[in-house]
Amino acid sequence: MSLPIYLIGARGCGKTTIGQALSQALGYAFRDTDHHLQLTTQRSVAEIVATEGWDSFRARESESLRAVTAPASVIATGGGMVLADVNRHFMREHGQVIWLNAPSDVLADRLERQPEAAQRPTLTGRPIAEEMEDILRERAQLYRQAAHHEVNAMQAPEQVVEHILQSLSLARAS
Ligand SMILES: Nc1ncnc2c1ncn2[C@@H]1O[C@H](COP(=O)(O)OP(=O)(O)O)[C@@H](O)[C@H]1O
Ligand SMILES: O=C(O)C1=C[C@@H](OP(=O)(O)O)[C@@H](O)[C@H](O)C1
Ligand SMILES: [Mg+2]
Repeated sequence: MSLPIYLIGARGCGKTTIGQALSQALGYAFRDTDHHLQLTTQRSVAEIVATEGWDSFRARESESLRAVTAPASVIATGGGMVLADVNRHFMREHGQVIWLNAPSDVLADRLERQPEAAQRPTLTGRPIAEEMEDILRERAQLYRQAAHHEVNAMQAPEQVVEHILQSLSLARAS
């Protein structure tokens, strides 16, 4: 059985973009926990957060993680999926977890170019460069704990995919 592959990391690291390319390279299904949430609620992340608050969004995204988990799938998670211990344990137990890591200035630069406000309401109320610095400081340890493999997300998408494939085959061989 081919275990699911979970992509984790902060906003803008490329989980959704790389996840689609990786799923094609492997012939796996592609799932995204935020897309699943959007489809099942018919609301954007920003709408859910505005009407129900972040705690409710976090509960919904945990459900979404369980709902999309299936063999032979690449699963792009939301950047905050690792905040809950149960989600970190769930991903590690059910599949291979890849952390797409990039420094906060690279992430902020990508998010400034392509903000996608409906997908990414502010987390701290601070300007984006400061927000990403704060978020990485707070979460880096959680991404590290959850991940089986860390991949440099600053490279071009094709190279990121290639490095994920390499880490996975190394993992299989060992
Ligand atoms: N490796 C990369 N190099 C350059 N730009 C990237 C890369 N990965 C993603 N991006 C861009 O960064 C933005 C956020 O990507 P996305 O896949 O939505 O990230 P995430 O799902 O992790 O928040 C998009 O505009 C995307 O085109
Ligand atoms: O970092 C976060 O807490 C979040 C990241 C977003 O997903 P992406 O990482 O795909 O942007 C989305 O789940 C939500 O806005 C919360
Ligand atoms: Mg995404």
